[in-house]
Amino acid sequence: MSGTRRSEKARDGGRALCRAGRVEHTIDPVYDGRSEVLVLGTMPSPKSREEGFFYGHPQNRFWRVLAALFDEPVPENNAERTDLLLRRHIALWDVLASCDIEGASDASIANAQPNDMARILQAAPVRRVFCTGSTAARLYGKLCEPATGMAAEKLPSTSPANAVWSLPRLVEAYRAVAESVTPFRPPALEVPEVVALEGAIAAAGTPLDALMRRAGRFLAYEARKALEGKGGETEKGKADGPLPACGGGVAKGAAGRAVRREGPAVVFCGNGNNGGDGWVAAEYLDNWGIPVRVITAKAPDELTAEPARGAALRAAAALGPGSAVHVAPDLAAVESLLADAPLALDAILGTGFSHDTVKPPFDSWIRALNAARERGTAVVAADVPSGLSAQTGAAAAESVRADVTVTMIVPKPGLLAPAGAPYCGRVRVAPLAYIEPLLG
Ligand SMILES: NC(=O)C1=CN([C@@H]2O[C@H](COP(=O)(O)OP(=O)(O)OC[C@H]3O[C@@H](n4cnc5c(N)ncnc54)[C@H](O)[C@@H]3O)[C@@H](O)[C@H]2O)[C@@H](O)CC1
Ligand SMILES: [K+]
Repeated sequence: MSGTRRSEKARDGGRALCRAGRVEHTIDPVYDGRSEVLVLGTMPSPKSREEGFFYGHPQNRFWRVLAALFDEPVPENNAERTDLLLRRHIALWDVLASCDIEGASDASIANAQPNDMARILQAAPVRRVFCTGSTAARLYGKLCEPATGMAAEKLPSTSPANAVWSLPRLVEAYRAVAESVTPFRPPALEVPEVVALEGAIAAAGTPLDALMRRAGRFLAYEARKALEGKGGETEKGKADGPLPACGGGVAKGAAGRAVRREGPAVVFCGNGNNGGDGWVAAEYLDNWGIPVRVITAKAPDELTAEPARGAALRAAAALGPGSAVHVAPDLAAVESLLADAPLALDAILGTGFSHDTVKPPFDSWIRALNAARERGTAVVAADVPSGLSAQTGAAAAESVRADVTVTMIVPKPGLLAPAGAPYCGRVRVAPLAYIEPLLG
């Protein structure tokens, strides 16, 4: 019995493997007119067929590898996986249309019929073809290459059965995929254009609450990097997963400054949807083993902005015993929470900030946050540092000074303006949705 078959049996908890049966490929390929590489597996495993999508086994590392390659959080559902592929100009399919196979055992494949690659190659400017494992490469060479005239490059399998390949090694091996696609550089858009774009994204199938979930997850992802002292570089070989809670000691923070590592992270949430990003980020950080203290002016059930209210209610219910929510704390309490914080998230005000002064209590929160940063707390801002006009870059008297600004979907002009840029630190655009087809 092959290693693949043994491990499949182990994953199935010792249940007997099904006998070889005819399997038809039923999952549509992912591609469009911007796809520049084609990545091919052999045939979806029983788990993938059950999930209705490629690499559906939770232990398969394909999605973790892809996310690490592009330095972004791991997608959590099939819509996000499709979105990642299209955003990154990657087409995904399998070599076979049908075959006889036992379970997920490549070694048992017989009577293989190939998929018609012309379907993708005639529609997309594919430059390179990659196969995710030796069986796919062998079958592609035999059954597809004569028709396509394109040789495929063999990549190691991301299957858990291929345990000899660690995640960092897999990421390095797959780097050729990332290097073969043209990065999309989103244009800076005016704030009203961003609002219109969010509407277009919703109309294209990603509702605002799903978009906020992605925004908060990306914010947490960059915040965790800042905590780990990786803020200034592209993360290699790192995938989402629990981290130990903040321990003692000192590390380099996002701006290369010394950051104290003891104490929970503090997440400041305003009353609008920028605050919603903060609530989602708090939930993710807590889930990843980083305890948080959420500071909010209003309890979740007092919020009225949607989807922020739903996000806050969900996050407050999900936080573990190591984390806590502080509703309308006085300034002394805010300062005390910040005293030992290695990390603070600014989700007070975003594109909805209006007027040129920040109203209480947010003005005093911003003063406390900036003072903490001077003492070594790494500050990560959601969308735009609070107090800064995302549109013009004009800064209110109380404006957050961030080490990293995670701006959602596209850059906004205020972050790039000479007046605004010094407040932002490193700007990371969170590519929350596939927007190329939506831009005029
Ligand atoms: N609409 C969506 O689904 C998404 C929105 N996103 C986030 O939502 C943000 C925009 O949300 P909103 O339009 O709700 O606006 P904000 O949350 O940026 O600001 C509105 C809130 O700030 C208060 N406010 C405005 N001016 C103030 C001032 N001068 N002093 C004190 N408080 C003031 C308002 O009373 C309101 O509570 C973006 O910046 C982004 O972070 C992202 O999650 C992506 C998805
Ligand atoms: K903010």
